[in-house]
Amino acid sequence: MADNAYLSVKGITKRFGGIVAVEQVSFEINKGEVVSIIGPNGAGKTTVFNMLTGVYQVDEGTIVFNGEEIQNKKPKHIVMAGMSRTFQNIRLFQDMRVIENVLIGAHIKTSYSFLDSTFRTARYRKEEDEKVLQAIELLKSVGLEHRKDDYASNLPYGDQRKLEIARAIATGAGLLLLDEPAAGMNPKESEELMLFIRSLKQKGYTVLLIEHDMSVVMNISDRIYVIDHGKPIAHGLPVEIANNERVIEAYLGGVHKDAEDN
Ligand SMILES: Nc1ncnc2c1ncn2[C@@H]1O[C@H](COP(=O)(O)OP(=O)(O)OP(=O)(O)O)[C@@H](O)[C@H]1O
Repeated sequence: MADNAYLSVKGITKRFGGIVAVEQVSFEINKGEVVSIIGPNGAGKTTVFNMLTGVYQVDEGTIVFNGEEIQNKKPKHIVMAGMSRTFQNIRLFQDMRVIENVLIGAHIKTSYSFLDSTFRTARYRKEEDEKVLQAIELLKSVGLEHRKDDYASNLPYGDQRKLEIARAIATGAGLLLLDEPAAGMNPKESEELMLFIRSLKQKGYTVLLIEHDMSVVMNISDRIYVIDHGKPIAHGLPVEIANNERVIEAYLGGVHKDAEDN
């Protein structure tokens, strides 16, 4: 693939003591693509996300995002560079209002100073007013404007996932990393989520997805990377991955083992 990929990951490796959680994983994403990373439980998917977002240091390898090497940079630096994420277990501020959750994402990029905010200067008030208007627009685009003053905890599960994505978008990110967004969703919510991710792509966002729900993965991914026991085992179009023997074996192997364990 082209050298000018939006995100280019080469040979990243992460060890935890004796465990090699991720070993020599490489992948690329072009602007506007929806790319998925799949693999059985414990394959190393979340560890890859944690390395991309600066939560974990990489032991080996490079991560180039938008032309900049970002491996081992601080999470805030990476968000400012345009990459933002959601979490496997929803991490909203549950006792804050919907709009406040979005504003938290937006506040990573403020140009006013500490003194501006302390004395609530005109500059501070202008920027805050603009952020509120942008947050309302964003909530409108994800279909949550009517719930902007509700507490996050009162939203149905699927809407909480959307709110998490809205908060990620509010940071100004162009690349959204979604960690199991369909987890815990009913079929109707998963269907809505697929439409929503497609709409993000249409708006020009690039999406990297970790997901166990294969109908979601197969329906919305442009390309799929598969890892197993921390190592890359396959890469291709959804139809190629669905028919790849190594992939089927990796998943069925897990099922057989689970069956034996029970
Ligand atoms: N902080 C950590 N300390 C020690 N081991 C870890 C840590 N984080 C992950 N691991 C180990 O690394 C391996 C990969 O875990 P990871 O959570 O990345 O897998 P995953 O593919 O995201 O799994 P799942 O689909 O179940 O969420 C596992 O063996 C896990 O126990």
